[in-house]
Amino acid sequence: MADPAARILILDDDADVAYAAQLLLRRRYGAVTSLGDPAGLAAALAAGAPDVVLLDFNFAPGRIDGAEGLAVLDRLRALPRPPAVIALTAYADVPLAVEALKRGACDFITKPWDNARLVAAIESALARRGAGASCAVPELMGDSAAMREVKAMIASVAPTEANVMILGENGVGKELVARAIHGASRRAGQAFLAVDMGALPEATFESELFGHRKGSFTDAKENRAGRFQAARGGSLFLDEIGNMPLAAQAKLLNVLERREVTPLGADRAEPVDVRIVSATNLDEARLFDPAVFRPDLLFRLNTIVIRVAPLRERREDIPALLRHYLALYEQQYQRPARTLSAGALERLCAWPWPGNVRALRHACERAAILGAQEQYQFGDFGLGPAAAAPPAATGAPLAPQLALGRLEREAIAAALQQAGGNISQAARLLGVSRAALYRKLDKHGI
Ligand SMILES: Nc1ncnc2c1ncn2[C@@H]1O[C@H](COP(=O)(O)OP(=O)(O)OP(=O)(O)O)[C@@H](O)[C@H]1O
Repeated sequence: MADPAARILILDDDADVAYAAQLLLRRRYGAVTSLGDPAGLAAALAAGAPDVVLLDFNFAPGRIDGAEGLAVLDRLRALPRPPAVIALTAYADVPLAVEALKRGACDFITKPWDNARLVAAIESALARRGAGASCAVPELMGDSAAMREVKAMIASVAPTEANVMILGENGVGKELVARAIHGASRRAGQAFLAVDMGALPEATFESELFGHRKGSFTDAKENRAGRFQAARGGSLFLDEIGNMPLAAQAKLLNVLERREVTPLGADRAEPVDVRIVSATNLDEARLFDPAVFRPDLLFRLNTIVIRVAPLRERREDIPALLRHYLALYEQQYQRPARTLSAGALERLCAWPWPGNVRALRHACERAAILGAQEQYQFGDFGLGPAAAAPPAATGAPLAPQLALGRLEREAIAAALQQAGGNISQAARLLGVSRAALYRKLDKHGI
């Protein structure tokens, strides 16, 4: 799905590769630039921070160790607002892809790539970035009884190999919990790979997860590793698991039961060595409905269940989260440090936060940029109008842009309701990407 606001940077010394990627991506994204040599990186970054970088790992002739690309990755990760990095590697370089994932790359693509797969990887990276998820391990904040319990569970389950299922509404911090489990586990030095199960096309599900051999289907021009191979030794985070079609659930179950994967077209299975952490925003009544989710797969995945409470049920966490994210964005946008007025703090603590911590984070970003007084006021957070009664209720005619805005908000609310709160599914119903939907949720304060 096109995203005219997205900025993509391709860093590859092979001019043909860079040209092919540009041709493909220019139609979809606002700014697509390429660089043939990391020497030009500082100037490219100064011209505009990219959202996603497609990064090759070897530049100087004859180099195959990937050290140049890893150094660029470290530089990008150290930026105040690091881009999502997708590693471009050759098939034989799976160990390099794994190293890149360990160091904070979001995903990897093997060259020559499949166009749909490349676009899907960029979409997923943009969505995660739009959602405020980071590839670095961020701190899980909150000292409420509910969060203390979550942290205690993380501490006790992390060192085990038990599969963990994390339940909670959108934006409560499920991915953060998954990363914290990985970070406190024996696998911490290995890759953490997040896969949006709701966004995997059914037709390529097996190839994406389990890999394929050259020639196993028409488009299989090269051998390719799947996510299970790339996360070997580390953790695989299966996000939006409640959104998987039943047929895909059966395939996943088979792998988890046998603890081995067979790439498409391969004659031998490979052992699976990954810790599975999964997450869903489905409520438990739906999750336990066999028409939605296979009970035998659920049983495999939910050895341990961690429930992350919505923010409105742990309001004690709100002041610390506000302080944290306001300070973060003041620094990022070089805005003066300000405190919250007592009235603003009170209203923000009483706010229902339907989008949970993600919405709070976005509201803080907006306030840090737009707040013009010595203290932050409630209005700086952009929450009021979205919650007000629809203007049409007054009977007054609407300005066209307001009417359009209201229609958009209503369409989004209806799609979310139809999708049971599932962002990927709602995005599909609306015909927009997850990244675009996240921006619209933010815009409307949903
Ligand atoms: N306890 C927390 N402390 C600090 N930041 C948090 C916390 N919980 C969530 N966040 C922030 O809120 C945003 C959303 O978090 P995350 O992606 O982990 O939520 P999620 O439950 O996985 O969302 P979704 O269901 O939509 O995928 C991220 O920017 C994350 O850093």
